[in-house]
Amino acid sequence: MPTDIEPLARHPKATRPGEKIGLHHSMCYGCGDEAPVGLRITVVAGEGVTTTATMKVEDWMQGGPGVIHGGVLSAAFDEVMGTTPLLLRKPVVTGHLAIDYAKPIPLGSTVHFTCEILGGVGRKIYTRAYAHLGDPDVLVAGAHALFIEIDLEKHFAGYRDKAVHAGE
Ligand SMILES: CCCCCCCC(=O)SCCNC(=O)CCNC(=O)[C@H](O)C(C)(C)COP(=O)(O)OP(=O)(O)OC[C@H]1O[C@@H](n2cnc3c(N)ncnc32)[C@H](O)[C@@H]1OP(=O)(O)O
Repeated sequence: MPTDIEPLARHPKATRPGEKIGLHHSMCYGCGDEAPVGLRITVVAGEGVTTTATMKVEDWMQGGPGVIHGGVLSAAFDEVMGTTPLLLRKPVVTGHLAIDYAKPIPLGSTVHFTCEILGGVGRKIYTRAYAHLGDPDVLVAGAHALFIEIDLEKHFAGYRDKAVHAGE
């Protein structure tokens, strides 16, 4: 992370603390409520530029016997951290994502995520997140990620004809 990052302020019209931040879109693998397969994560705005989220670890998320697959956990962090810049009213995509896996996460557990925006430079937004299973003093994983602000229309312009819609 560069040393010259600036603090980033919550947008005055951002989702208020305690309220759910809206879906990226209904068929999103991370948050979509109509996606045939997905994490269905709901991210809740916190104070300042922070968020929280929870995810129940379902049987289909299994990697090693009895525990979550590392890629599923990575996707969950990506979703939570990628939603948090919406508090700035900035659409972003992931540029870089790094996960520290501290403890196995059993099937059936509920993962609690907390995320904060550390700051930014230009279009770059740096975030950090942690995960625990109910005791905030016992972390099971952590993550850092860099998100890049995009122009939504331009970024997805060449792909919209491939988009999958609910009911197809
Ligand atoms: C709202 C959408 C839903 C969000 C869902 C949850 C998040 C996701 O999973 S998004 C999906 C995964 N991510 C992607 O598909 C992104 C694919 N990558 C891209 O499209 C492009 O590389 C993109 C847009 C990130 C950057 O490209 P571009 O707009 O040309 O900008 P570019 O000039 O290369 O980079 C901007 C800055 O970021 C830096 N940067 C870009 N990638 C990285 C990286 N991996 N590591 C470090 N720095 C990086 C560049 O060095 C540059 O820095 P500076 O301004 O200091 O020169």
